[in-house]
Amino acid sequence: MTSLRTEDLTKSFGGVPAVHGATVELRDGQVNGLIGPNGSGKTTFFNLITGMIRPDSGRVLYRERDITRHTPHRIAHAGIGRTFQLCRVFPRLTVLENMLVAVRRTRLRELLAGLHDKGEAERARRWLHRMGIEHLEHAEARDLSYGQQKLLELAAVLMAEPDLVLLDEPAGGVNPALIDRIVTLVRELNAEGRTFLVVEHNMDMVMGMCDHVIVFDRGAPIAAGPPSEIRDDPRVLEAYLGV
Ligand SMILES: Nc1ncnc2c1ncn2[C@@H]1O[C@H](COP(=O)(O)OP(=O)(O)OP(=O)(O)O)[C@@H](O)[C@H]1O
Repeated sequence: MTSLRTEDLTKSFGGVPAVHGATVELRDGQVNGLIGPNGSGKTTFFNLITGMIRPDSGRVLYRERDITRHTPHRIAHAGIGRTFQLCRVFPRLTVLENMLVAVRRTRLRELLAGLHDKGEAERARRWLHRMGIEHLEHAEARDLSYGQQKLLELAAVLMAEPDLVLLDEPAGGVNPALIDRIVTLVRELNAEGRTFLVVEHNMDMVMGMCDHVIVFDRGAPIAAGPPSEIRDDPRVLEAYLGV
């Protein structure tokens, strides 16, 4: 079954196309990589899928349902979660508070009054445990290392139990040991049934982790296939090297 399909998606900024006629299909249950040179439209593509910006034309279908122009909240509710290139956590909230705010079932005032739902807190602790940061639950997010903040951001996204998870440069600014942990987590979460779309510049990570790789150049896919094919595709070398 198809998880996500974009049809002829297009978005320009000031007349300059960032995403241009992008038709992409993600199959359910795969780890998909999205690679391409700087400025090729990967983050814009994420923003279009998650409703953070609206396309000029084209459609986004999730599980065969048209979600084009839905609000980010509605799209998250439909089962699509995402992390950001520059990790987004609430710096002055604790790790556990970040997790509880993420589900939006806990209103901020109740949270700060310590009235949060015990069941949700237990679920949050289980995710923190899987990320290996459960010992930090009372620390303020700003006191975590950047890599730990990225794990917290991913854990917070998982609180909403998304079926499709978009990761924007999960390895950026993260040390090699933590990259290995993120790869292992993605593979485990995928084995449990979640589909991934991962924008990443670390080619070893992409080629080792993904089942399917999509290559963007100038706002649209120019190649797609298993890592072994993409690695040797002359169009990909050309896009990166500009030869
Ligand atoms: N809000 C915006 N306003 C104007 N131009 C934008 C905006 N967002 C993106 N762009 C432009 O759109 C193009 C695609 O940018 P985008 O960030 O999507 O690429 P990317 O592939 O994610 O790049 P990188 O790998 O460097 O993160 C770039 O030329 C960029 O300058």
